[in-house]
Amino acid sequence: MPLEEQLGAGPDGARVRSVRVKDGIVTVLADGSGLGTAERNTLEQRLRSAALAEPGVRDVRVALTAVKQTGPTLIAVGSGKGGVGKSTVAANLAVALARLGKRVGMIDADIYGPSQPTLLGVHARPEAEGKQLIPTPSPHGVDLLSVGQLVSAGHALAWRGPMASGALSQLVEGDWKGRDILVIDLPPGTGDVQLSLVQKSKPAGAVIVSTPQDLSLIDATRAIDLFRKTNVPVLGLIENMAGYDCPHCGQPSDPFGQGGAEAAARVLGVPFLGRLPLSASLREASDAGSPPAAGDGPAADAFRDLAQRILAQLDTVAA
Ligand SMILES: Nc1ncnc2c1ncn2[C@@H]1O[C@H](COP(=O)(O)OP(=O)(O)OP(=O)(O)O)[C@@H](O)[C@H]1O
Repeated sequence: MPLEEQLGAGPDGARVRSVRVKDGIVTVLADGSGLGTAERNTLEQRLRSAALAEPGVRDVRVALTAVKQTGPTLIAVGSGKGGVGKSTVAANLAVALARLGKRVGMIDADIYGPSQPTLLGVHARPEAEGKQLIPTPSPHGVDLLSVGQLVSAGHALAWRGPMASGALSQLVEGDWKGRDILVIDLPPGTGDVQLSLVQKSKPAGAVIVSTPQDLSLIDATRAIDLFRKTNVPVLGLIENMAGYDCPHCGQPSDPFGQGGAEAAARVLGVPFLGRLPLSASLREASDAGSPPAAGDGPAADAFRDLAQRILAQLDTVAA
């Protein structure tokens, strides 16, 4: 296997930008953005050892860029399991980021249940220029490319390996120029599809959505591991469906427990970004294609606060 592919498939693959070999001297250019000095040294040493292990290699030069990639900043939204509200949170965060003045795109890579066309109220198929897809504008200021736009409505996407990867690459490689931020709604879980998508799209950071109960948090831990393995900084954990105010008696209750995600975030060493209550109005508005983040009220405020915290975390990891 050529050295470039070998390093690309290794644990630091997501950071490798180019590999040149000349007269036994290997020059590796890797993305060092978001890493502290110790992490940069470790990355450099790992790349050096991996290249030196190859027969015929006499010397290795590793250059780490700290410069931000040109083009939009990618934020992956993931969850360890399905149904925790990842897509709903991703759609509302994208809208909240747009309201903060960012030019935002949404890549709906959830091949198991692409719901962004519904959540963002986009029903048109994307245009294309040659082979490049043109994102479709939504009424809420967020442009969209979704796997759901590539297949007819209601079709179960039983895609595997290369087919899924091919479709997902098309979304990531769409015409996103001029956008500041792309939110990627990942498929739930931590399998190969998620891994290769993260490696390919190289997000600047990841947000994990979890519900408060233990089982969901165990899965969220796996999602955090996936991002750590691929050198993607975890921007934080959002606890969704946290508490519930009874519409009849007004009493608050916590059907899934309370404070679990915040405690788990502390133990796992990732920022806790905030919690969103279980809310019938949030579900109804989101599912009807009117993300509450686009309106006024407590839900819009909550998503604006989350979006601001995410931007602050992005600044921290990029520093
Ligand atoms: N805070 C909330 N309160 C009430 N309902 C919610 C909340 N968050 C999400 N939901 C609802 O839960 C359902 C599942 O949400 P969503 O599709 O966003 O989950 P998901 O984690 O993306 O699932 P999957 O990845 O399996 O598609 C939706 O009907 C959504 O409206």
